[in-house]
Amino acid sequence: MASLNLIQRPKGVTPASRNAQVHAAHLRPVISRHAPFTAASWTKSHAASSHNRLWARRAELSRSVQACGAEVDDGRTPGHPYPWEEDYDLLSDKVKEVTDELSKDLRGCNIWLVGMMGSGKSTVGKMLANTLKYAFFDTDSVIELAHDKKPVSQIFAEEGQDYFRNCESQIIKELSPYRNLVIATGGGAVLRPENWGYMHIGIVCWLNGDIDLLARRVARDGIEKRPLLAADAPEGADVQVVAREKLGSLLEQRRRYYENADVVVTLEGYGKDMENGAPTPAVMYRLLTAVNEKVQAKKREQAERMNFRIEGAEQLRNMRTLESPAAAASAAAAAQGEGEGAQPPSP
Ligand SMILES: Nc1ncnc2c1ncn2[C@@H]1O[C@H](COP(=O)(O)OP(=O)(O)OP(=O)(O)O)[C@@H](O)[C@H]1O
Ligand SMILES: O=C(O)C1=C[C@@H](O)[C@@H](O)[C@H](O)C1
Repeated sequence: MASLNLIQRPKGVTPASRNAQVHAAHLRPVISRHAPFTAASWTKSHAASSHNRLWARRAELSRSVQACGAEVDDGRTPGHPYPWEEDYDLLSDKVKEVTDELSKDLRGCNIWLVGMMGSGKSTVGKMLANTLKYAFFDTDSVIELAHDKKPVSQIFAEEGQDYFRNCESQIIKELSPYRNLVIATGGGAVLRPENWGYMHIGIVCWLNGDIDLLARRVARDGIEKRPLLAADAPEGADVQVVAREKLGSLLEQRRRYYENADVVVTLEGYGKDMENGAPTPAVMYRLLTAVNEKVQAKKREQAERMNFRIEGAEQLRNMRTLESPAAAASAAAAAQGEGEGAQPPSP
């Protein structure tokens, strides 16, 4: 598979030869200029949202209830392991905090999102890229753009799965030398070992969701866009049931590959989010935190490696002293003194 020439190459990155089937002429830059979310816009939009107004009203009410000495029900889910996710102001503060720390140490390292269909790689990826001020790529969309916007399902039908996987691998290879990218991969990108070689140059994050949750999401979107789910679906069958079954068997084959990821993020939702999974900002926060932990651990490990003592350093220093011109002169003078009838050293 030849080069897709996705984006303008920086100096030093050599283009591969072209492919007759995938002409560079069909391609165009796909760095996301369209920014549906940024950390700032998200914070602002949510500060003004009815959700936040509701929280402000609740806080006000609970203060007045407390003032009367009554018990307060703050409306939060008991036992929620991430209680701040239910408060958008608090969550956006936490996102900012972790992003500030991570951005200092991430140094442009790429973030690769892997996971099953419907796990939200594209949705979370866009928000993450804007928060980190990274560019966003979705390998499925790049392949579609490379084929005059032909949908993935049509490429599968006309060219076959192998051809699609070759395009996917080519894109992964071509993107890996760049920096400051969030890349949402196709659900099957984990299957090829050579893809891991490129993805592991960056940090690979698995968005790990329950099969029922994924099936609900892809059924809502319609499975016809996803050829591996739509293939051989019995007519009139319940789409969600079909999706659940197929996703289940794909996950069984793929789990061991997804487990190679550097970071695993659960999509589990609590309380009101039980049905749809954790909201996108919450998933992004979980992901930022997990990546930050990884990056900080690496930094500590590197600092420890630098903090070593050379055994015998003292002797090395003495040797250097003896070899210095002054030490050599005084050693020579002493030797000469010895030769001129100096006293023999005491035993
Ligand atoms: N946190 C979320 N809460 C609710 N719905 C979500 C969330 N994240 C994604 N979705 C919805 O789930 C569906 C699948 O999301 P998305 O396309 O981002 O997944 P994907 O992993 O990129 O899938 P694929 O690999 O099939 O392209 C979309 O309809 C999207 O709106
Ligand atoms: O899980 C998969 O194998 C796929 C997922 C989609 O993102 C597309 O890449 C394609 O439909 C194949």
